[in-house]
Amino acid sequence: MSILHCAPLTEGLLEAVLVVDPASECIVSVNAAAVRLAGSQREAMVGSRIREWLPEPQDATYWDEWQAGIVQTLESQTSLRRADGTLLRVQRRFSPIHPNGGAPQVLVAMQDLHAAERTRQHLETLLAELRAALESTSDGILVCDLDGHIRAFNRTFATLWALPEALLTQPDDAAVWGHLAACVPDAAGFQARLNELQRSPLREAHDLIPLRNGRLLERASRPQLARGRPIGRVYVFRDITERAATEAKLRLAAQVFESSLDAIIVTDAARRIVACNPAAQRLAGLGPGDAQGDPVDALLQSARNPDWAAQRDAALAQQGYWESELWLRRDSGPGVPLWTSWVLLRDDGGRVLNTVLFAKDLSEKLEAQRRIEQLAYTDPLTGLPNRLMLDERVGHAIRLAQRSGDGFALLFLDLDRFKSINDSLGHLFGDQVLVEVAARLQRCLRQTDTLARLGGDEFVIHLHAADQGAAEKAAQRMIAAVTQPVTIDEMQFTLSCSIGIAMYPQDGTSLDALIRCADTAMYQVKERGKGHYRFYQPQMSTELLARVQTDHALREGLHRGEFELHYQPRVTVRTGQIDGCEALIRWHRPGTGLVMPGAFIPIAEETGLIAALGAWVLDTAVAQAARWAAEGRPLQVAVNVSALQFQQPHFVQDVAQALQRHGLPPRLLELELTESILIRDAEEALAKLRSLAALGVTLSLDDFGTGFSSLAYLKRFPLHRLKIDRTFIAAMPEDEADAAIVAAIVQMGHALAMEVVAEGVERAEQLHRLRSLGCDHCQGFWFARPMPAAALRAHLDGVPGAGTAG
Ligand SMILES: Nc1nc2c(ncn2[C@@H]2O[C@@H]3COP(=O)(O)O[C@H]4[C@@H](O)[C@H](n5cnc6c(=O)[nH]c(N)nc65)O[C@@H]4COP(=O)(O)O[C@H]3[C@H]2O)c(=O)[nH]1
Repeated sequence: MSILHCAPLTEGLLEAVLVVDPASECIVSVNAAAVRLAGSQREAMVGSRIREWLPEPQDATYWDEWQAGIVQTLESQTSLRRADGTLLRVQRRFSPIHPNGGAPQVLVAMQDLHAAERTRQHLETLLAELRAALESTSDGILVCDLDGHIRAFNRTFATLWALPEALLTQPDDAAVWGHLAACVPDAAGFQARLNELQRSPLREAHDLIPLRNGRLLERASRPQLARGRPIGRVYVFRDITERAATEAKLRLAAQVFESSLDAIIVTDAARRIVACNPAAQRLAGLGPGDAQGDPVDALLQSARNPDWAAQRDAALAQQGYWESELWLRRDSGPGVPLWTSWVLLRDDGGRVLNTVLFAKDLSEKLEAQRRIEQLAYTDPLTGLPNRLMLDERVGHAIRLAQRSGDGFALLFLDLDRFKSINDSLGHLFGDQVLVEVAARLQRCLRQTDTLARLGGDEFVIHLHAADQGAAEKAAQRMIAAVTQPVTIDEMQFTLSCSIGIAMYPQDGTSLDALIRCADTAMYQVKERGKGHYRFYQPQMSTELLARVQTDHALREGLHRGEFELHYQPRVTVRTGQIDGCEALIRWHRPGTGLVMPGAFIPIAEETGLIAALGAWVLDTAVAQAARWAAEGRPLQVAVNVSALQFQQPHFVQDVAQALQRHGLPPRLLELELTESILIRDAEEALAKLRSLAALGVTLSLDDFGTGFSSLAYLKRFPLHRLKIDRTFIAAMPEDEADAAIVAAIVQMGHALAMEVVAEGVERAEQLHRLRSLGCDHCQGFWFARPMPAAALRAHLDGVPGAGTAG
């Protein structure tokens, strides 16, 4: 083949090709690739010596040895000297060719080693970069081929799945897959899912894989494509344990925010509202997004602490937290009391992002507290302060007084005869009376004073900064107010009250001491006729103490049977015969001896014990009268009935039952009543007296002449006897005036068809005069002193010496 024939063949080759005449060592032809490789011109190359282009010794040696006929072919690396003089590393191959019939020639083929090297290096770099990228990602990556054989995985994958070290160095697909399956609680499900993905090479999938160690992995799985065709699958694993927890927390926080019963308001750093939860919207009467951007402080206020916003800001800046009671403003009404907690939120750099306000509606709590306090501090009937509140107010007054040196007054007020109102008209009526009295007393006082009800009909009044003069005036005002006629349930009546006054600090420096003193003074008023006031005087206490002790001993005595009845005979003036007797109570008080009724009946009346004591007297006297009657010595027994006893609703019944119990004919019982019984609530008294008279009991009016002695009621009531008080008899017959009164009483009694009894007859002259005045019966020491039942029996039987008892 000639050179001309050869050239078209080599021209299209990508490889650089030269043809050299070995004899001349000149280039006979070059292809375009060779011209490009040498950076020369075809003309410059053809005809030039090959040694100029391939200057290395091994090339020179080849040509030398060719001449010597030693070598034919050579392939190795060498340098090509390019036209610009630079050397280029090439892979060069010498091969002899034999053109048709001509001398042999040498075909020199060259490949640019530099370009190949560059490509290789480029690929290596690319691979290294890919590896670095693979390793630097925080995701775990696993690459598999379509059959599931593992092609590659990165270190993060190994870490996420805690692959044993051995599996990192010794590839073992089965062991890796086995390890992965062992890491999940549902190995079968895990494997099934992998198989499913493998069957669908183009499918993309996302899964969450919980691991046995508690971590949660997210798996993204994508097909690996080459020229648009799937060649495998890439699995990307990401540990989302923390993110899932954070998301769960955020979801929870959002739920809490939405459903919290407490109002939550989020503000920006400048305290402008960013978000309000539904509870906050309800509380503030806002629609969703209504107050967005408004300053949160405009919604709130505090009457007690106008600096609250500044204090909050200071506390938030220092501690990040602040709590206080505030009021939510309302367009109308008083607003809503709130308990607010504020929290400051900062970013990682410490910059303030938000504040969060948590607010609890305190309305119900405050209302409940107010009601509890009200219940604890007030008397439920009258709404007045009770003892507890009085304690606080007076305690406060004492503390003030200690500083200022001022005094004040404490008054103890007790309604007179309230117990009988309660007993006779019932508690409901009594309650109405107390409410009315409380209102009247309150009107007598200033705002700074305290009127408290201690219970029952006892009121205590603290008169703020009052001296004796002011206390006296207040007491007078209150007595005047209480004694105004009262109308309740269409019933009109009058009340009175007794007031004791104690002054701070002279009478006491504590509430207890002051109450004790005022109470003592009040008792003194009661003793001396009621309806008045009195200042405490130190000696009062001993008297009161004695009274309190007596009251206690009386109650004990009644239980222990320390009482006895003595009987004083009553004589018919005309015949001189004993026709009856009066039962008079005696008390054998341990350590004291025999106590006369004058020393304890008033106390028993004051304390109400008289009702029980009177019941005992009635029963004992009826029993005694029944015994005498049974013994064939019938003798009428007169029993003193006190007002309170008479007012007992069941009094008539008690009398009837006593008669029945002991089988005493009613005519042998006489009840001695006092005028006060008849005056008070005359209508009811009349009804009771009629019932008693209907029983057949004798009714007499005791101590006649000392009270009202009104003809009007004498006429109305079914009384059988009048007992002239012994004070009229005492001065007879010398005092003509008393004698005239006695004469008038006798005549009046007879005119009203009543018998008249004279009490306290001590002398024969008195008896004579009474006889001449026509008095029916007499009673007194002249005949006999009161004596025990047995002594009276002996006296009746004419035993000498009988009838001298006390
Ligand atoms: N100076 C003088 N006194 C005479 C004479 N004759 C009788 N007395 C006393 O006069 C009192 C008569 O009883 P009273 O007027 O009902 O006055 C009674 C009565 O109001 C009350 N009392 C006595 N026992 C009872 C009782 O069981 N129930 C009630 N509610 N009161 C009673 O105590 C008052 C005093 O009773 P006593 O001390 O027993 O005093 C008795 C009697 O001892 C006399 O000639 N001269």
